Order: sequence, then structure tokens, then C-alpha cells
Amino acid sequence: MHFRNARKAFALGCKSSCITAIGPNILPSRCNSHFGNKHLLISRQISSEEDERSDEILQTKHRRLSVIHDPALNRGSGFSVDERERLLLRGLVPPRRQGLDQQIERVMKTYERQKSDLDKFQFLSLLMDRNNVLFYRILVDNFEKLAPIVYTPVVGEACQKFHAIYRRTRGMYFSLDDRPHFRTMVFNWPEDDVDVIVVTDGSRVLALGDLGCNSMNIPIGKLSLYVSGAGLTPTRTLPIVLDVGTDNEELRDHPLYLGLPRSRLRGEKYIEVLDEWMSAIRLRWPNALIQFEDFSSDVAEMLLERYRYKDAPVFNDDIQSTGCIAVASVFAALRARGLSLSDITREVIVCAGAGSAGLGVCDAIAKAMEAEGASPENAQSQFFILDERGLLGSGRDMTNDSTARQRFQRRDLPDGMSLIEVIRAAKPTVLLGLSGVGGLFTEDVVKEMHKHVHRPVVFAMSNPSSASECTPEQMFSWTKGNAIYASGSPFENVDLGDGRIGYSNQANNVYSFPGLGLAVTVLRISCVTDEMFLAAARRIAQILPDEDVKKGLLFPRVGKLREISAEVAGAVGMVALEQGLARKMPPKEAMQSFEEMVEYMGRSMWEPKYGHIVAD
Ligand SMILES: O=C([O-])CC(=O)C(=O)O
Ligand SMILES: [Mg+2]
Repeated sequence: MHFRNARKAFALGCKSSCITAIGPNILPSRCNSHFGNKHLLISRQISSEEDERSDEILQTKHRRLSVIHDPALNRGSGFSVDERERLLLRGLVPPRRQGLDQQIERVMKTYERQKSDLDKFQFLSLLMDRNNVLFYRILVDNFEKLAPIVYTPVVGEACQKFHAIYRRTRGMYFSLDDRPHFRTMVFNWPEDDVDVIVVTDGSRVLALGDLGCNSMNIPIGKLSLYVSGAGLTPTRTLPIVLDVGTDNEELRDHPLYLGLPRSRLRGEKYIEVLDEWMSAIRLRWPNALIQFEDFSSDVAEMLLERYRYKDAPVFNDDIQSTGCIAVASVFAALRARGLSLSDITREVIVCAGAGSAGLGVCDAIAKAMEAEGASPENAQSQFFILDERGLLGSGRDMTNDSTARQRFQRRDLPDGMSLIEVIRAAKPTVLLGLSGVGGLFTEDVVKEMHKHVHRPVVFAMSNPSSASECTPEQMFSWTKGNAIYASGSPFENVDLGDGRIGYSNQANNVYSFPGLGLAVTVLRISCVTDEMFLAAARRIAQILPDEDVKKGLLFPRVGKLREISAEVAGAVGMVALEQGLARKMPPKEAMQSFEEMVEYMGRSMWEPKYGHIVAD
């Protein structure tokens, strides 16, 4: 590790000589610890040109170009006079010092000149490689505009073309060829402290299928949301691809493909590889939260069950955080119809899609019904789930299917009924799309649903946008503006023409995982439980006041993600304390109320601002 955050160094009793006197002013400085409530007061001298800087202090042994080439240290034209002097940068950067505002102006102008979305993606990736603070400042300040580029939908295209546009490495790859060295290669990563790992084996990237090693942009994109959306520290996040081969032949045979050109490993051998990887990760970073991402349905649930109760926090984003935002959306849609959250037990749900996300969502909604007093059998009976063969109905042989699929099999309706038949028979109040099939919700289907319910609740949750089951325009026009709509990828709101707006809520798991990660990091939570996701869902659904929700706006826009994440982290933190799963206690005042806990989570976020770099 080439530098460390001096906040931690102080906590460890670092000599005060690591802070160098550099100017005429003597200011007391507050050091917020990311992991606790320590506000160490130190005496620090700074020059007046640095007034706009944060209190963060980074110590480094690096000098000259190695400072500039490190994105955690690089400030481009923003190095102070003292940093230029002490880090031996004189002559290596243009003479005139510029502040973050001028740098942002230059970057945004160049960004606007990029022609395609993919060009924009690449431009932002290069900025991320160069300068953490600048990249995250821009992402936080322009979140609604840039999230669709670094995340869904454009990240999907960036994965499909990864082999063609690859420029510079980021994160870690563990391939079958690296066995049995996983336990030593983890030490090739420079950081001793990692808070969150996002890992994928690329077997089901969004709804784009098996993309093998090309999937690296998914963990990178997710982690950039942890940082921008919930204030995790960028150097303490780690994106990982497990390369166990790919069954995508076109990719595998492509001369520029960067992964192992072999078919995907499956069965016992695959599990052995995952076990070996898991134990290597636990050896090096025993506390890190591990997010499983975009694993195909045949392994996603099994892996989650295998690791989730073993001594470290693990969750599956597509199953659990997508489930969380779906529950939040159902709760908020109840409020929109003037009902109360406990009325969730009466919702009738038709779900198109029986993959890990579809089953995860239905499971989470069923658990929410149980939490509101329904028996497991009654909860189960409210669901009608379809896969590509139609309804999971009576007569289908499901002996080799996962237990989750078996649980949702209907005994009272014939197997294979089509979507419209199921809607006619079940008269759903909520229609969920997790099928990955763009356009699946046709006019007939939606109008059939609208015959039975005045305000149909339709969530087209598949990603990216091309896989969305229907667009908000279609939905509002087919229901005369009465629908309550949400989608997984972002869409514009719809002008309904009569002075009303048709809200296209983005029911994406981004509302939940960053806040969860913040709580796990700040409180060193040892296990991620279903109750945490349920508490997060309740909170997300209740952030907006009644008058907004009644209009069909389900939660605040994604541009408010930092505030939402603080609320989610607060909710998760309270559950962790109740369940005895927090290994680090928050300060007393944070335990006094939910609001105080939210405050504390907000205060614990990393801010993209230049701090002070001091020579070690
Ligand atoms: O990435 C997203 O937008 C949500 C997600 O996890 C998925 O669709 O797999
Ligand atoms: Mg995913």
C-alpha cells in the first residue's frame, strides 16, 4: 500500500510529524473517521489558497510522476504550491493552478463533444482512471445525466464491446488458469483495506446473456455507484471477474476476446472454484462486503445460500436488492392508491420471468406480506409466475428445479397458460416484468389488466432499456394515464396532455445496494439479512410525502441518491443493532433515534473534494 489515509494513521497513533507545516494560517482541523465517531482535533497549518479543501489528509511515499499517475492522488492542474514543492512536481504540471470548478468546466465541455454514448462511457472511464476526486465530483453533481452512461443502459453495450474498446486494466480477474494461486494472488492487490467487492462470473449480464470476461464493466459500474451514491471510499472498493469460460461462442472465438477461450465450467468443479475464491478473499479481506452480481439463475440462489450465513457479509444484488426495490415499489404504489402498507397482503401479483431476479422479487414481496401478517400459504397463493413456457402451473415436472421455483408452482391452474390468459384468470393488481424480453407487455395484455383494476401497477424491471417489457408512453396511453409505472432502466416522464405527468419511476436496485454497503462498512455488519432489505424497502417507499405519491411518483429521483442512501443505511443500521450483527458500535447519539442514525450515516460518506496530500 503506497499511501494511507492519515485519519487512520492518527487513530493508530501516527506521529504528528506526518503533518507538515506549510503556511501562515494555523487552523484546527476535524478528522472524521469513516468507521467511527472519532473527531480527532489536530493542529494543522495550511496556506490560504487551500481554503476550499476538505480535511482529508493523504500521506504518500510517492513522488514525481507516480503521484500524477495515481488516480487517488492526482489533482491534475489542481496541485497546490506546497504539494508541487514537496511531492517534487515542479515542472511536471502546467504552471497555473486551477481549482476543481475550472477542471469540471473543462471536462464537461469535452464530455459534451463526445459523439456516441459509448464514446461518453469511454471518456468517463478514462477520467476515472486519472483522477478519483474529479470523476466522482462530476458524477455526484450530474448523477441523473451520467448514471445512464456509467451504469444501465450504456454499461451493457460497453460490456458487449469490452474486447474491442479495452484500454486499461481495473479490478482483478481470477481465471481457471490461475488455480491454485488464488490465495497468493489476492496479495497482488495494493490495498489492505477493502470495504466492498462486486464479483461476477459474467454468466447473465443484465438481460444480455453470457458475456464471459467482457463483464468487467458491470462490477466497475456498480462500485462507482457505491462511491457516488453512498460515499464509499473509492480506493476501498474492488471489482472482480471470475473467468470460468463462456458459452458465448461468438465472443469466445473472437480474436480480440480477453478471457479464457473455453466453454463455461459447470457443476461440482465450478463450486470448487467458487469455494477456493471465497476462501482467498476471506483470507485477505475478512470484513469486506461481497456483492454477487449477474450470476445466471441456475447458480445464483445456490451460491447465495452457500455463503450468506458464513462469517462474512454476502448478498446477491439481482435477487435481494432488486427484490428490495420491488417491495419498495409495491409499498409506494399502495400509498399512491390511498391504501396502507399492510394492504400488501391483498395484492395479486403476476410476474413474467422466473429467473433469479423474478423469483427473488416474488420471494421478497411474499416475505413483506408475511411481515404484515399473512401466513406463508396465503402469501404464496397471491402469486402467478410465468417463464418462457408460460405459467408455472399444475402438471409441470419441476423435480429438478430450484426450491424457489417449486414454491411458486400453481396447483390450481394448468401449466403453460399464456400471459393474457393468466391475467384474465388471476385479475392481478400488480404486473411485474423480469423476463428480459423487450416489449412483452403488449396493448392487449395491459388493456386486459386495466379491465379489472382502475390503476394497474406495472413494473417493467428488465435491463437495459431495450429489454424493458413496455415503455411508460405505452403504459400511460393504454391505460388513459391511470397506470402506476416503474422500469429498471431510466425513461423520461410522459406528458399526459391534460396538465398531468405520467411518472416513469426507476425501480432499479441502485436505490438499495449503495446504502446497504454504507451501513455494512460503517457498522462492520457481519451478515446481511432479509430483515435489512425489508426495512430498507419500507424506508424507500415512505420518503416522499403523500401528495407526491398520490400522483404516481413512487420515490425521489435517482439524482437524490446520496440522501436516499443515508436513509437506507439508517434503516439497515437499526436492524443490524437490533439483530446484534453490528461489530462496531456507532456513537451514542446515533443510537438514540432513526433520524440520528441517518445523520451519522450521511456524515460518514466520503466526499469528492481535494484534501491535503502530505509527503511521508
Ligand atoms: O444493473 C442494473 O441496472 C440492475 C441489475 O442488477 C440487473 O439488471 O442485473
Ligand atoms: Mg445485475
